[in-house]
Amino acid sequence: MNVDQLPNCLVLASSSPRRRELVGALRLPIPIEVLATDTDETVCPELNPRMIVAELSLRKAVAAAQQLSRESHPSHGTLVLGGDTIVVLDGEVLGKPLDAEDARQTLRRLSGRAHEVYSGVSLLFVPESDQGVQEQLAQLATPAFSAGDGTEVPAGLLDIADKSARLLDGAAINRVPVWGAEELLGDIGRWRVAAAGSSPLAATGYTRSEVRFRELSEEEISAYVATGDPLDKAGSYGVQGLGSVLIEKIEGDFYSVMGLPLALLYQMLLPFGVSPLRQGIER
Ligand SMILES: Cc1cn([C@H]2C[C@H](O)[C@@H](COP(=O)(O)OP(=O)(O)OP(=O)(O)O)O2)c(=O)[nH]c1=O
Repeated sequence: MNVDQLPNCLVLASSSPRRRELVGALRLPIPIEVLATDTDETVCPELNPRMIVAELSLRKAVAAAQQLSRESHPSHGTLVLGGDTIVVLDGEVLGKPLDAEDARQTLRRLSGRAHEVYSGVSLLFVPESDQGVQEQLAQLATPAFSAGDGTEVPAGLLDIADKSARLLDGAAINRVPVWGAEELLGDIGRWRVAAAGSSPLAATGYTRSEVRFRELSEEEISAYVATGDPLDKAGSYGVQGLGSVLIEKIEGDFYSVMGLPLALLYQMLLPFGVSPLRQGIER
């Protein structure tokens, strides 16, 4: 895919200090700014975990892109990044704990078992001359993803899922940016890119990891919750720092569990012309 314009800046649409730290670790050749939005994180209960994190990461990025343009921030030529992380146990989505007792209960459930962590990531490009991009962003449906467990969904069915994600008449569908085929990166994750003309407008993807906890004692659970560490984290623990002592094994991307799938993000940045492994950016 050709890139007509290259981003001058990356705006991280997140209040998470972990995401700020992780995106900084990539040492991108463009400056990073942070813009947290107050995005509604309620989702339709029928959504599966991969669609939840795709939807919420895209929602956060779209909200930040819209806020930038409302505030007449010099947003043009900006790449906006959104992320979302959930923990899933026996098919149940475990978000952040409500309070210390909720965190203790969650940790008791995670003790001695494996659970899944899904992290979604979305990128949006706001070019120099807006050219209806805000309107296109508002119409961007969350792309569908196949399961990633060997039961692949044929590409045609993904298209139908994309289109049925929003109720539009035929004419409107033609103006909506269309998501391309799934890019499959094995355990790194999978993602799709939507184009506006010849340039990429958006990319959304997710990574699934598996984390196994060792058996935790009641005393350890209480002491860990008393540190306050679990209270702002999905699944009531942080894989980084003190939380590492709870964990027996991780299969997948450590950074994805921490909140941002860096190996996937690296691949998703390339179509936008941004690479931390190249000197500068190609202009
Ligand atoms: C499982 C796990 C989650 N987390 C964190 C990552 C996320 O910050 C948080 C999940 O909540 P999110 O809703 O993904 O993110 P957030 O509310 O912290 O930030 P924002 O929406 O503004 O981007 O849990 C860890 O830090 N370590 C872990 O091991």
